Amino acid sequence: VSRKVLTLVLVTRPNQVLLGMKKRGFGEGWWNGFGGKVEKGETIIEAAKRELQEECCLTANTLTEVGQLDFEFVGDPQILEVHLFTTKDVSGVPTETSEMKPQWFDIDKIPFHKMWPDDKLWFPHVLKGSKFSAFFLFEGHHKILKHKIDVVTEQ
Ligand SMILES: CN1CCN(c2cc(NC3CC3)nc(N)n2)CC1
Repeated sequence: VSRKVLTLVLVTRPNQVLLGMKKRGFGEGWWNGFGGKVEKGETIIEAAKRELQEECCLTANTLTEVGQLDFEFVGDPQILEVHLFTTKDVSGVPTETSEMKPQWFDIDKIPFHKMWPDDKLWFPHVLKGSKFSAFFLFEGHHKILKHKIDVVTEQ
């Protein structure tokens, strides 16, 4: 069983969160935060900042690690280890790229029906400012067979 380390950044402003419509690749056609792979020689934080810049042209001036999401897929030995960050402190204007089309969403209008199925399970913890670690066992890309969310500290 191997692990692939990935990043996911949620940019927030009062009562809203910035999501991107993934235009190609893994998760294409769904809204998500911004992120990607951690390259050799970069830290997870550096990778998160780089991906935010590459995917929507925003510079994160600070990032807060709020959780870790581990994903296992039936029949696949590779676990996705997603490090989740939030930031309220960015520079620049969200801009569409080849990867993502960014859009602000009101917190009470997050399009969960067009997001990865796990998001509706852990998003509330992010919005409450909790820190958590979560595990999801997927069958394909739509069915969650099992999941566990441990809240680490109530911030
Ligand atoms: C670079 N990435 C890829 C993985 N990713 C995921 C994954 C995910 N569920 C997993 C079943 C796939 N759910 C969200 N919201 N994001 C973050 C960005």
